[in-house]
Amino acid sequence: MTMAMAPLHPEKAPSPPPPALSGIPPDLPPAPANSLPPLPQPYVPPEDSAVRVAVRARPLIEKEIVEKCQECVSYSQDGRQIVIGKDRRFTFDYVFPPAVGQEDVYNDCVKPLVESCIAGYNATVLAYGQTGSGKTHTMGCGNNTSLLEEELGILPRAIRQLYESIEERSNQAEFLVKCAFVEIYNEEVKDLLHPDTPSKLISIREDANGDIILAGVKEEVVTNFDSMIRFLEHGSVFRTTGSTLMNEQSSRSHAIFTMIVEQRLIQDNAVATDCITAKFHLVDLAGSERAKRTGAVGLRFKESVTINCGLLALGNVISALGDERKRGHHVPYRESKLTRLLQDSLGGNSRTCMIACISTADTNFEETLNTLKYANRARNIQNKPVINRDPQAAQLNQLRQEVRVRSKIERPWADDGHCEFDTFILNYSPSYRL
Ligand SMILES: Nc1ncnc2c1ncn2[C@@H]1O[C@H](COP(=O)(O)OP(=O)(O)OP(=O)(O)O)[C@@H](O)[C@H]1O
Repeated sequence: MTMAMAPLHPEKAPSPPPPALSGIPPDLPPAPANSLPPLPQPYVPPEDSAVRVAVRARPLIEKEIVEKCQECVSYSQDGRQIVIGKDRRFTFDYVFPPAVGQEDVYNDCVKPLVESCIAGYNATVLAYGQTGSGKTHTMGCGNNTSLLEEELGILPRAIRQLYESIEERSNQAEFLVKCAFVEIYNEEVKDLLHPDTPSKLISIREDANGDIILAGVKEEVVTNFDSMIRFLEHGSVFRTTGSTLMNEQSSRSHAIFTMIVEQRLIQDNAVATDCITAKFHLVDLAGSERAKRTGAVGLRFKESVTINCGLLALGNVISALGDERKRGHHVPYRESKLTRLLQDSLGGNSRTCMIACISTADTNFEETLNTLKYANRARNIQNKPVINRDPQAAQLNQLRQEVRVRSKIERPWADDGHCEFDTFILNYSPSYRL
């Protein structure tokens, strides 16, 4: 595939000075250089935690033009409002009319998320919408090889930006990038990069930090843009698709491509021991659909039922999180595999953007109205993104420092026999919380 790489910035930002350790008397040995590395740059303020919601309208497709469909939506000048029918008005963070291209959608919705992923925050982009509304086109998780630069969707652009940022920061941190690609099909998780892995060996769990992990899915270490694109293309081949009346190549599963970015900061030519890890989920949901319109029968009908169940469960989670009257109530993440997997992305530790894809054809009026209502509820969700610094590694580092400090003290025992070691820990434990 030929994709022109944007020029890298030659000048590299100087590393910020390490924060001062407070409370350490001057006669004690200095802290090891790598014990408290600076915050990664660019630093993104944590208060920016609301789920962002964008609406993207696709142009009428050939079939709709042949059927003489009319457009049933209009847009406000400020790029934030969309009106369906005569007067149903919705406001979103971004509204992209059909003429807006892939690059502009990417720059507004995803570019800041890749930057914050490099800074250590989890991120999620989620494409939602009726079948045939442009989710796969927007996400770019189909076949990218034959596409022109301007046709490239979010995934190849995000991978490119990720590696450009890593290149720019190569003197500030050591990076390890991995990827995983799964689909949820008929309520089973499949490893698209290792399709021989039986689904029953894959389970969704919470780790000790409360983060959602996919046990049994093998992550691949990826060293450059081309390799990651190859993994994306390879996994896409195994994704379940099928033809329906609404879309010749309809995605019958929810697909989640995840980039995992681990970094150890470099300070005074040494690599820090504590690790910052961020996960970026790029999600292409299966389309909401009415079996009557898609002509789904047999296997397609069964798929249709589980797709709609997953999306309904997602809607219930969005509703529980977004509706002020329901705040503090139980959030039904366990209703489906999809919602369980997206637990961090909605209401949890992630910066998240949902892109609601719509058709503007009047024949899709009902579906488009439903998509706008669904997306509108997601606007009220507040997430809790934090920089993911490995607390165990940091704690170990801190303890090592304390042991070093203690070994320098000749008489740690007070006259009354009381051990002052606890006092040292209190005095010499700078907070690692960010
Ligand atoms: N913004 C757009 N500009 C031009 N063509 C588009 C756009 N969005 C979608 N299309 C075209 O519309 C068709 C359906 O798009 P796509 O397959 O991405 O829909 P989908 O929402 O992923 O559907 P499904 O849920 O059935 O998988 C494709 O032929 C695609 O190329």
